[in-house]
Amino acid sequence: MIHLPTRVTYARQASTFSTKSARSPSVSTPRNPFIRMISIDQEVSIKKKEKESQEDEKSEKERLREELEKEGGKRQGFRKILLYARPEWKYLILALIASALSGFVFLAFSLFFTQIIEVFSITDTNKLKHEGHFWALMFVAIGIFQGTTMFLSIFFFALTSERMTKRLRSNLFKNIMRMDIAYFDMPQHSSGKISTRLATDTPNVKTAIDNGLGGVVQAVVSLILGITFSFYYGWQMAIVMLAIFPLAGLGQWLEVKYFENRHEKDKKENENAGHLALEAIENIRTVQSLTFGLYLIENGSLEPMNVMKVLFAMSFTTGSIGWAASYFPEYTKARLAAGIIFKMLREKSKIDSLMDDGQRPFINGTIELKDVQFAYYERPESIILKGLDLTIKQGQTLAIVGPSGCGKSTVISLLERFYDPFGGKILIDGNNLREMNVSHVRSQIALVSQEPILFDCSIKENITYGYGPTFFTMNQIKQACKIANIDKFIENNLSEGYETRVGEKGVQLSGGQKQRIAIARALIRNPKILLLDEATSALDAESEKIVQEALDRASQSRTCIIIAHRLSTIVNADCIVVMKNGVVIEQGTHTELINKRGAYYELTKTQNMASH
Ligand SMILES: Nc1ncnc2c1ncn2[C@@H]1O[C@H](COP(=O)(O)OP(=O)(O)OP(=O)(O)O)[C@@H](O)[C@H]1O
Repeated sequence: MIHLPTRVTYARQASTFSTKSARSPSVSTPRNPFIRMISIDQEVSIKKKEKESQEDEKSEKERLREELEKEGGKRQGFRKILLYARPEWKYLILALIASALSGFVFLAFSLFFTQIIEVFSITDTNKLKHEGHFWALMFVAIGIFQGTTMFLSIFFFALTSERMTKRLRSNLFKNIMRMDIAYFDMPQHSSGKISTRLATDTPNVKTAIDNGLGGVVQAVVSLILGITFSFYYGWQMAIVMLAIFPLAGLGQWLEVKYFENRHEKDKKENENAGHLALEAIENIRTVQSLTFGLYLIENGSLEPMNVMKVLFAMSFTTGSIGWAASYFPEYTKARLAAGIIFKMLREKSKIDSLMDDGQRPFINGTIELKDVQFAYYERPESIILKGLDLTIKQGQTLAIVGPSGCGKSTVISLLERFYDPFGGKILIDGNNLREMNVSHVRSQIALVSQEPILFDCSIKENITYGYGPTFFTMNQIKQACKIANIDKFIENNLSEGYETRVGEKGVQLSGGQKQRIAIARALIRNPKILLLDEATSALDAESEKIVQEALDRASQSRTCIIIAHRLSTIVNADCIVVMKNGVVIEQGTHTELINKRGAYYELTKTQNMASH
């Protein structure tokens, strides 16, 4: 039996991201006149698997199509992907050369095969032996040649595509990291979707320039050589073989349909008859070519050996088209994935924390909001802040209260510059926040929110997060923990002290402990402005008391904005602001507002604390 190892065989073994649609080589049914190497049962199961993988591929393409539309991108062509792979061109060229060289193998194989047949007609035993050895060695040589070219082509394609994927993934990640929060509010940029972009879609792009492309180059070279060779040795037969080439395609299509519609039960009964009929259609090209070849030999137009040469050359070289075809479904996916990813790479952040632009004045901490109007990009019709005016003097504590959904946390988001208002302005020490350097402002503001975000690393690393392990001294870390009321717990209860890992999202700590570590993280930065958004509302009464003490200490000597539902925690604030429907409806100290008998007084009544 003759089985010429194919590109797909090697590629399957070498590639981690192998193409699902590629014909499985070990069980492939080569379209050549010699053999059917597998049983009908195997064939049925292959067809089923192929169908399943085609369906997977279809739904994957549908997903990519939908997401491309949502992202507002256009599918990208081969040229664009190639241009992106410019730094890898030298490897790509080497890969293409190796693939083109491997395209010579099919023609050489068919030639050697004809020669072997000729050798068997030699009657002189010594000559037969000598020639036989020679051609056997030639087969070894062709095997070595094919192995080498295949290895080089797969190696360089892997190098090209993996390097490009790495670059693409890292550039995409960097760009995503620069984006403003509004970008992440969009449903197409949810964390799940972004993970898919990074994990699945970047490798999808590389399929345009990976080993599958080598298969196409190999097939094209092989086909050109086969056709040229065939026309040279027997143009009449070459024309006939090319003309009936579509019949082979028809045979394959019929075969797929036949197996698709067959039921398990009647499979065995029909096996032989159906199989025979399909074989006849499939091999009709060979049957007809041979008939025509005989006719050409009979009328003296062609030597018998030339008939064989053309027959084998055309059979082997045209067979490579099937293997190359598996590239195209992958290429379609690559174009769609590149459309999404290139669009995401072009996206510019409206508020870029990595930009060097903007003023960097010394910040004292006086904050003014003047007629601030704001709506979230995802819900432009619902205006959250409708001309908000607020003033907080340097070092003062301001508390914001009001019904749920009135826009309290939105004020904090605007101060952090997660979003920009569409009307009015925010001033820090008289400087417009929009004109200031984003990272400079953020370095002077610390936020402690209801659900502290801790990372799966040590307590020390969580506290110094973003600054590197040596930026703060151990004394500074301990001091921050002392103010945050967590130093004793760390030193007395944890055997590894500040090096203790906190687990994913800090699961190994209680809510109050996590919150106090978050406070220590905020304090070590010595911010001029401290924002507390419901920092104690998730805690039980005992923890709340401890955390509240920590927060009271933390808010000293800096501007502090507190959002709290439990009004007992803000009675000592320098100023209390009551918000409703996006505007300030009342403001003053606790005593002033109680005496006013207005909205604040009503709120305190509901919490049984009007007498404070
Ligand atoms: N990212 C967002 N995209 C769209 N709408 C949002 C977004 N965040 C908040 N909102 C909406 O904006 C309004 C104000 O939200 P905000 O969180 O500022 O209210 P809040 O006063 O802090 O409420 P609570 O006291 O319940 O925390 C709400 O109606 C909310 O649904």
